[in-house]
Order: sequence, then structure tokens, then C-alpha cells
Amino acid sequence: MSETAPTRFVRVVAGVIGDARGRILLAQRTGASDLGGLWEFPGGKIDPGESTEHALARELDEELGIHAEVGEAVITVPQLYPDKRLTLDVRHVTRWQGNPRGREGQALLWVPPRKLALYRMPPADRPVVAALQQPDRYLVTPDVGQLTAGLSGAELEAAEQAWLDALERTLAAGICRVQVRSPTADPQRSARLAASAVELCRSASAEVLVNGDPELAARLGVGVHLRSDQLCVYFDRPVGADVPLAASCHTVDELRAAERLGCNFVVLGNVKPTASHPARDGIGWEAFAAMREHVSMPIYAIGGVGIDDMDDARAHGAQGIAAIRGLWAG
Ligand SMILES: Nc1nc2c([nH]c(=O)n2[C@@H]2O[C@H](COP(=O)(O)OP(=O)(O)OP(=O)(O)O)[C@@H](O)[C@H]2O)c(=O)[nH]1
Ligand SMILES: [Mg+2]
Repeated sequence: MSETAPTRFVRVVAGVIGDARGRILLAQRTGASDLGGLWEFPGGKIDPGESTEHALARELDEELGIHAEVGEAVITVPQLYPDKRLTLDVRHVTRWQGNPRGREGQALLWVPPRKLALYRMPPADRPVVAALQQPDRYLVTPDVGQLTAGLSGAELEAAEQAWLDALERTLAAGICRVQVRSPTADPQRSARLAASAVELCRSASAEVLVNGDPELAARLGVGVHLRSDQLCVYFDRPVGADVPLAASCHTVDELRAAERLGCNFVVLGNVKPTASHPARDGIGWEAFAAMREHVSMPIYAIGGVGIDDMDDARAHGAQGIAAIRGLWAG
């Protein structure tokens, strides 16, 4: 299938309008318009020369009849549609005057955040809903095989226990999505250690995925994170629909393959040079955003990033950051 890139570039701003009960306002696109019938966050196109804040305040007045104070950024999503290239800049709105009403005949609904995914929305809104619902940090555990290389007996046991202790501290610091990954560890030891790690994550109510091994994941009752070279191995989702599935991606083709397999989220990088490969350039944020627009599942930026990169990540359409060193309380 040949692909011609659409040339029309559209900048849109939308508001996550939250009421005192934490519900969020959705509007239904009217039948005649683009993507008619789908639910969306109220907003519209930014006029040439207009600021994002002014555009959102103007749109919310035109569409809902409210005078809104535009708040903090949620996420900016670059998204390719068949007929245009969109950036959807989404802002929180928690203060406004007036009662929202559908001034253009559109239906309105106040929806609790956890129910947002029940409404059919345009592709660009999937990362927005994920940004509102899911963790902004995805921890990848340090390779215990590397940490314990050359050790045996009591020393090996102590190093493994230190790794579990560090995981516990990391969870206590608020991490709630974890990939257990130890590619160079002895497989049997690594499986035993993964079981202990899963216990720790469960008691902290954190979601766990194991790297590369659907069988181990099934035994432990957790999700799977596929390596990029595994993406072409599977034709169908390798785990049940209710089991978390993620993947590591470096190219648009891999992102598309991950979306086809039904991945819940992926990591994409390396965005920056990493401590282990300081000489290798990262792809940078612009390239990250340019790749992200081809798919709409949530994507974590990985490679040389840490908490300080969160705003850049969200500004380029990322769910947040994935990291080993950047998140580990070692
Ligand atoms: N407002 C809004 N637009 C969205 C969302 N998600 C999304 O893909 N879009 C797309 O962004 C574009 C914005 O369109 P709009 O129709 O709201 O623009 P507008 O209010 O200025 O209306 P107009 O085109 O009649 O002047 C549409 O192509 C729409 O499909 C969303 O959550 N909110
Ligand atoms: Mg609109």
C-alpha cells in the first residue's frame, strides 16, 4: 500500500474540563462534521497568530458558553489522519464561569476518568485518555545478571537481595508500572527472582510485565513486554486480552506491528544518549514526535531520560518516561 503524507497541517487545542467531583466533560461531534458521532474534549482549531490559551478560551466560549481559565498542559499529541496532520494540545481547565451547554447542538456528558475509555473517541484522544489514567513512569529493572556477574554463594545471594530491596524502595517512591528484565542472568535464578519481584510489586499494587517471556508471564500471572525482535514472531496477541502487553520499538514499522498485536503501550527510543552508550546519538524529541504520529497507543520515551524530561516527553506526545537508572532507587 502506498502512502502519501497529507500536507494539511492543523493545530488544535482542547480542554480537559474537570468538575468538583473529578468528572470530565466530553462533547459529541455532530453528525455532519469530521469524525461525527465520536466523543471529544471540547476545543477547536488555533487561528493563525493566535496563542494556544486564547484559542482554547475562545473555543470554550463559542462551543459551551463558558469563560474558562486555561490551566496546565496534559499532553500534546501529534497524529496523522488520512486527510491531515494534527497536533492536539490538551490543557486542564478546572476554573470557569457559566454553565457548559452545547451551543452548537452537540451532546455533553460528565464522565468519571476511569470510564473515559468506554466512549468512542478520535485516534488522537487515545494518548490523552492514557495520560489522564495511566502511570507517567515505567520502571525497567536493572539487569541482575550484570549486577551479579562473577559472584557466587553468599555474595550472589546478598547482591540479589540488594536488588529486591532497591525494587522495594523504588515502589515506595511511587512507581506503579514495572518491567522485570534481566537478560544476562541465569534463567532459573532469574525466574525465581522475578517471582519475588512480582510479590513485591503486588503488595505495592504495581502492574508488572516480564521481559520477553510469555510462558514465565503466564506462570506468574503478569503481563509481557516483548523485545523489538519478537514483534515479527507473533501474528496474534501472545497473551489474553486482559493481560498487559507492551513492546520495545525503534522504528515506525515496529510501532505499527505493536499496535496490530494489540499492545497496551510501548516504549520508543533511544531518545537521548544513554550512560551505557554515551557516544551513540539519541533520536531526539522531534523524531520521537514524528514517529508517534503514525500510531495512537500510549508511548513511553526511553533512553537517557529521567524525571526532569517529563515535560518534554508530554510536549512531544509521550505518555511519560521509561527508564532503568532514571527511576531506580539503587
Ligand atoms: N476539539 C477536539 N478536536 C479533536 C479532538 N480529537 C481530535 O482528533 N480532534 C480533531 O481536531 C480537529 C479540530 O476540529 P474542530 O472541528 O473541533 O475545530 P473547530 O472547533 O475549530 O471547528 P470548525 O472546524 O467547525 O471551525 C478535528 O479534525 C477533530 O477531529 C478532541 O478531543 N477535541
Ligand atoms: Mg470544536
